[in-house]
Amino acid sequence: MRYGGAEGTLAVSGLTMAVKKGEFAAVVGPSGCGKSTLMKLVTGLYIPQTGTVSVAGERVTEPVSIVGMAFQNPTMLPWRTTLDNILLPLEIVEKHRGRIRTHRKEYAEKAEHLLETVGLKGFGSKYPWQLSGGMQQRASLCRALIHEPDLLMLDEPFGALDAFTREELWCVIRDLHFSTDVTVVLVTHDLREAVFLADRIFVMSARPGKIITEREVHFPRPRDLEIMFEAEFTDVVHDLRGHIATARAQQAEAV
Ligand SMILES: Nc1ncnc2c1ncn2[C@@H]1O[C@H](COP(=O)(O)OP(=O)(O)OP(=O)(O)O)[C@@H](O)[C@H]1O
Repeated sequence: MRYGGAEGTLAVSGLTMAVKKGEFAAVVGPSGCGKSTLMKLVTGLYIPQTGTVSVAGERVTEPVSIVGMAFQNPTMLPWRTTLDNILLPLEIVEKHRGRIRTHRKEYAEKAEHLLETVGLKGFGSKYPWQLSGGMQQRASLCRALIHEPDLLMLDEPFGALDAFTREELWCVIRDLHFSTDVTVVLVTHDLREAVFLADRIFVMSARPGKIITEREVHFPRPRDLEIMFEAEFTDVVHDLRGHIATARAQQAEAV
């Protein structure tokens, strides 16, 4: 995938990866290696000049509607209540667009239920600016899930949060994944986050990004935060850190 025409930035090249249905995958790599580009390719926001992307067995040629997305910046619309922000994708995704007008109450109940799941019961009537950053991020997870996506794409959704809130949200997303059969792809800079949450971790090279290592994480589920203090956990984190350090060093040599 190259941005800006033939002379533009080659963001990812030779990138091959496969995520199984229901799996929790994490993608880690040096800064600027093309992680967000990968997310945009999977969701059909960009179509690669060469190569193919498939989601649920279908080649991606346009934005994919069975995907829910959450980013580092929750970007809630300030003039809509939290509940109305969560319902927003339903007004856009064609499958729901017709129904939302006639069945708004039903969808609002679903949104309220999701808010309860992420610990925001009763906050639907608040405006985004009345919520803390962590609360907004929880609400944005609800927005990503309201249309019951088969695939949830998370691009550093916890990056801007303090350590405690981040760990709380790891548990929220762990439970959401455990209680549904949603497939998750998480891009993160945080190796502990990747190892705590994922079944499979992909390490990307420096730009142009490709997968240099793929590692399965076999810790039993449900995982408790305490697992992060175990030697085996630290070993996996160290191993990943080594791969990323090598990728960064190669990048520095290439400059
Ligand atoms: N819309 C765009 N137009 C031109 N270049 C872009 C565009 N989006 C990304 N790039 C370039 O593509 C490369 C990969 O960017 P991308 O955002 O995918 O990396 P990343 O791994 O997500 O970065 P970070 O770790 O800093 O979040 C970078 O060099 C970036 O400048």
